[in-house]
Amino acid sequence: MSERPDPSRPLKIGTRGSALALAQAHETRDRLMAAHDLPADAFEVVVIRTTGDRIIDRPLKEIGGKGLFTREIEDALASGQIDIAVHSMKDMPTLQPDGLVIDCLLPREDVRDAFVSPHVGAIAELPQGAVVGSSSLRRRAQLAHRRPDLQLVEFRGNVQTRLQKLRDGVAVASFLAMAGLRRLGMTEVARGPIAPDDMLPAVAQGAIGIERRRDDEAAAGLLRPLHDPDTGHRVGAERAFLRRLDGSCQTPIAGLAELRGGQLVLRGEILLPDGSVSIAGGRAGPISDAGAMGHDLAEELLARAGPNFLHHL
Ligand SMILES: NCc1[nH]cc(CCC(=O)O)c1CC(=O)O
Repeated sequence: MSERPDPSRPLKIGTRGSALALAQAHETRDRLMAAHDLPADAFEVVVIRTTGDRIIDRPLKEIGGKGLFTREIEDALASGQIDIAVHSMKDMPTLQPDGLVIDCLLPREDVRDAFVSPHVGAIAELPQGAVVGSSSLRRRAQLAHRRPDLQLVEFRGNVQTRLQKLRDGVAVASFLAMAGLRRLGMTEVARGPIAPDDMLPAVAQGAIGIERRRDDEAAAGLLRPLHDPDTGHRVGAERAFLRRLDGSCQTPIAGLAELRGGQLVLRGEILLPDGSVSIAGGRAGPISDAGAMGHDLAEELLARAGPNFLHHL
């Protein structure tokens, strides 16, 4: 039993309303209950609708702007409507607004993308010219780079919507994060995970971060036992890489850090949206250099890319 901000009212956990977001909020609540021996009614899950949830008929890159799935949640946190916010770190801008911090990362799920198709077993088996659905600029660029013959179509919506589109024949295959499928208990819809060598995941894919007000010491104390340092170092390196590239969900950037024998091994990739160019590289070093490694790798890729490349981003 502990240092709850105000034991007379439930701690408010802010989240988006999608099935995946709710699963992540409930996982966070369950971990808080276990870590502090608190009952379920010590917490209240508060659903917040974001711009990204409201606009479902347009490609994300057309709506533009950063934090499409997070801004309204951060506003609610800053104003005290909620006490903590649970996020997919993949969707988070690399810098938080003044007064907010994310210093609690849950143990990371599977980082890989999943190949999803009712008819075809893997990317290599897609017939010449096949239609593939994805709204992720990164996945589209990576696929086009590897298979310029494929036809890419926009594919927005939740998992159920996407699966229905596949059944309707709108496309023969699509991609989803393994992490999301695992958290939803839906891994059976995947033909299998794609090795990061074949499709480097998005920065912070599979990681859940919990945001709080910087000056809220009670929330900090509650969250401290939930933080997974290994995930923190890995996501720290990846987000430093992304920050230097000033990327967001809308630019084709991939990055993955792994721990191997106590070393941090970081890989990164930037692409042109049409997949015509991919520039990839890596760094290895001590965990304490996580941020510098991300920044340096970004510098290297930017230098190799040259100014023309960047004008496409
Ligand atoms: N951009 C939406 C989004 N944000 C996080 C996940 C999956 C879960 C994760 O990566 O933690 C997804 C869906 C997907 O890419 O399939």
